[in-house]
Amino acid sequence: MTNHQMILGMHLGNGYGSQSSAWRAPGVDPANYSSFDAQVRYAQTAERGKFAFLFLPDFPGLQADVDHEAPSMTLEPMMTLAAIARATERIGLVATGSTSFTEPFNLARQFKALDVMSHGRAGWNAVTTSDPAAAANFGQALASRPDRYQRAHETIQIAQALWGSWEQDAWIKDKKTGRFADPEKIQAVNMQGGHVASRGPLPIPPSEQGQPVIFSAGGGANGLEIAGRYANGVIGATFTIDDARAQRQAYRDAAATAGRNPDEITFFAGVMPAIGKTKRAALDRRVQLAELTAASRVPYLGSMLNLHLDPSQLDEPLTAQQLAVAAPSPFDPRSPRALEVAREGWTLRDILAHGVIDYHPTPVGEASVTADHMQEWFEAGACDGFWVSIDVNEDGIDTFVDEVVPLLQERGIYHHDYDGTTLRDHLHAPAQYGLDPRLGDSTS
Ligand SMILES: Cc1cc2nc3c(=O)[nH]c(=O)nc-3n(C[C@H](O)[C@H](O)[C@H](O)COP(=O)(O)O)c2cc1C
Repeated sequence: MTNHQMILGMHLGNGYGSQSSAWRAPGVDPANYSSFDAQVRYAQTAERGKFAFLFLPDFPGLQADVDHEAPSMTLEPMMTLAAIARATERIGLVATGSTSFTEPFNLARQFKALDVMSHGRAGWNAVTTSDPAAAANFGQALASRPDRYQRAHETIQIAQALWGSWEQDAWIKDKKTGRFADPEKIQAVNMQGGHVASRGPLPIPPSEQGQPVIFSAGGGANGLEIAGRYANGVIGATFTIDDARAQRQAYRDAAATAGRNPDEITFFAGVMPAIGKTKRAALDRRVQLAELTAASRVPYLGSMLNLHLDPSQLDEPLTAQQLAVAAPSPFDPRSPRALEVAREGWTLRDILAHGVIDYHPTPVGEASVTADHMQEWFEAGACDGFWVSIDVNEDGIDTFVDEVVPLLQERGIYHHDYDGTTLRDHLHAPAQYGLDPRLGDSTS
């Protein structure tokens, strides 16, 4: 991608923030899990920061250890985004939807309705859902991976075909002639796959962007193929610039293999900033959040460093002897960073506060540290933008928008305002209506 400005997406989950104890943080209403008003407020702040989209992960079930932790997802992503759509104007709205446990007609209908309601701002993060606990919620055993991915291909293709089942000028709505729509321009899709099928048409006309944008996140070689064929936005899971570059290239290659232009895929690296007036303040914010969970993470930290670590050492650094034998675990890509931080002499509690077990890199310190991280990755060709995951939404989104965004703007690597109105505009994604004619149809 030749675009010289990065694109940002905001992770929106349970109403508290991405740290599991954000629900207990100072100033946070512990009832935010069920507050659509709070979600709307966070969305509006992200829009003030000119974010291209909000991204709502989803898992159909209860995953958290709710004794102390809040579930990490919103109550229901489409409902949340419907509330947000009515209270925002420009920001894109991306929800995760399972191809394994939802019929393509339902997915197509809900996402298209959101797209119309939001005037062309909807996106669908299509996931196969790989947890047996989710399958059990639908009375099923988890299907094999090849079956799940075959169904995913069929589901996405049928949904896209349904989205295109009204020609773009099919809706006449002319009071004078009395013609509401032109039935000649509203066609059945008649698609029959091995797993799913639909006759169509959908009862919904096109939106301002035609139809929703497809997103993809993770999923190995199978996920790469899904992204290469259908996605315009991809969220990676990367911990180093080199790895991010390689992942981004792999997605671009997958798009080329599918006969698409690699620039049609925007690759986002995750970032989970820890921001404070000083590095110590940023660490203290995380230390306070991890008050009840830090001890339980020590054994895992040990496994990342190839050491046996005990929670009794939480407020001490690694000993010289431990440092001498510590080695990064080959099983966790975050391990080299954990070792690097440990070698700086921090206590175990502070090592954890550096976010070394978080699921995306964590720049720690003043806002400029986060801005520097993002600039370095972006300019190294590691990504086209970032999926920003905030520790505590209540004050953290404002901090990012008020302190990091202006730095990126001053440096000329982030826009000052939206230059379009739809999610497709924000991603510089090409127009698409119905199925992509460049892709072969594997369902009919
Ligand atoms: C940044 C990111 C976000 C993800 N969000 C979700 C999600 O919300 N729901 C989900 O079921 N899987 C999510 N995943 C997981 C992948 O979509 C994929 O299902 C997983 O890698 C397992 O792939 P498999 O089906 O090939 O085993 C996410 C992955 C990444 C990297």
